[in-house]
Amino acid sequence: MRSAKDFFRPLAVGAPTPLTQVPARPSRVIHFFDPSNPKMAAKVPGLVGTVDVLLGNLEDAVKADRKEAARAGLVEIARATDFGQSTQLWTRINALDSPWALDDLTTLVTEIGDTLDVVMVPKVQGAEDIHYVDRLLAQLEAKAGLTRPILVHAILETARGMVNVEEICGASPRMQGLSLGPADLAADRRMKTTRVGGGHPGYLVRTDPVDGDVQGERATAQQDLWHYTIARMVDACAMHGIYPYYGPFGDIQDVVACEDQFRNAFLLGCVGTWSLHPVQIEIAKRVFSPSAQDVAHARRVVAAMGDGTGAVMLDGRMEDDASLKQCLVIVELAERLSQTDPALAELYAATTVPEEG
Ligand SMILES: CC(=O)SCCNC(=O)CCNC(=O)[C@H](O)C(C)(C)COP(=O)(O)OP(=O)(O)OC[C@H]1O[C@@H](n2cnc3c(N)ncnc32)[C@H](O)[C@@H]1OP(=O)(O)O
Ligand SMILES: CC(=O)C(=O)O
Ligand SMILES: [Mg+2]
Repeated sequence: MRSAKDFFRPLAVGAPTPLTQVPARPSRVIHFFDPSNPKMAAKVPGLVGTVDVLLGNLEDAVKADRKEAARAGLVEIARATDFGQSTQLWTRINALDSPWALDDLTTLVTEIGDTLDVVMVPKVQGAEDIHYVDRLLAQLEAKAGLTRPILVHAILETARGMVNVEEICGASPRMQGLSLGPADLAADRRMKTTRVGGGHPGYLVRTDPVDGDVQGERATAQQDLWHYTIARMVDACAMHGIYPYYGPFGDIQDVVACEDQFRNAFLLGCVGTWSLHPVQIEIAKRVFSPSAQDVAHARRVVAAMGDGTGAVMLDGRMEDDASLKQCLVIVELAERLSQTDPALAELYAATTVPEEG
């Protein structure tokens, strides 16, 4: 572990100074595309401004014989595209033990490092993986003459990564956030599922038998396979001042269950999720933006709480310092999203609390 005094020093001579706070830029939807797929690549310019993050994926879902093409395609797209103010460019590099990760980082940072906001690192096992990427990025940033540091996002998709989640979050000032990697995590944990994210009908609880009749009608309710993992991720991220994300939902056709999973994650504290297909973009943006009703309520509580201390009654409910803090989370998120999303700005403006008197 680095000493507290050294933590925010660059790890290479000439590298930019690390940030002391992760920028709170909207990232409700991280839209994945394969830069080696001409059809998807052609859609990138049209997606700018409609998603918070465009992510050029180089890892899983890109065929082994297309890895170099994907990397080169991303360089080309980054150079040719104006991402504007409201869309960031991220990448997911190949795993650190793969034959491609070193060239991914070297090429991307030196060729398009000034355009790249965040590097997503898959299959992170512990702080040692982040330390490796941290130092290498610093060396490459210095070589490329970059003036702002590239941030790092880890995917939690191994049991060891989960166990080490707190130290991963705190391993570097570059750490921007974590995403759940339910597919690889399920495999690594030897879970008996065959899906990319989402629930499972077999994972349920059943009401007790009535009068001991175990064969009788008994209601069941499907449970969330990912509750523990996401809650743990959220706590680790909050503790270290970085951002948690849901991750992929692989059943593209099941937009209803997709929305449910996204909403659970939003309510538990996640700031965003991935979209794998254009149909998931609108779902993610809607779910990870607070509703106009919640914003209106939060603003009423803020107004009613005056200096923020004490207790008041509002619509039959007690509000105090702690509920005020929750409301401030909603109000601040609404204000931040309004800065880059004109439709939301208009929606939330209509909920402004009129001044008393
Ligand atoms: C577990 C993990 O690691 S998850 C992360 C890795 N996986 C990914 O990144 C997957 C990304 N998504 C995809 O590869 C694709 O969306 C697939 C394979 C799931 C489905 O692709 P298709 O069968 O082509 O879907 P579909 O026919 O509905 O596509 C409709 C159009 O949207 C395009 N499209 C599909 N996905 C995307 C995307 N992510 N970005 C941009 N355009 C897309 C298609 O090219 C197609 O274009 P066209 O109308 O010009 O023909
Ligand atoms: C997100 C990812 O990579 C996984 O679920 O395995
Ligand atoms: Mg994976």
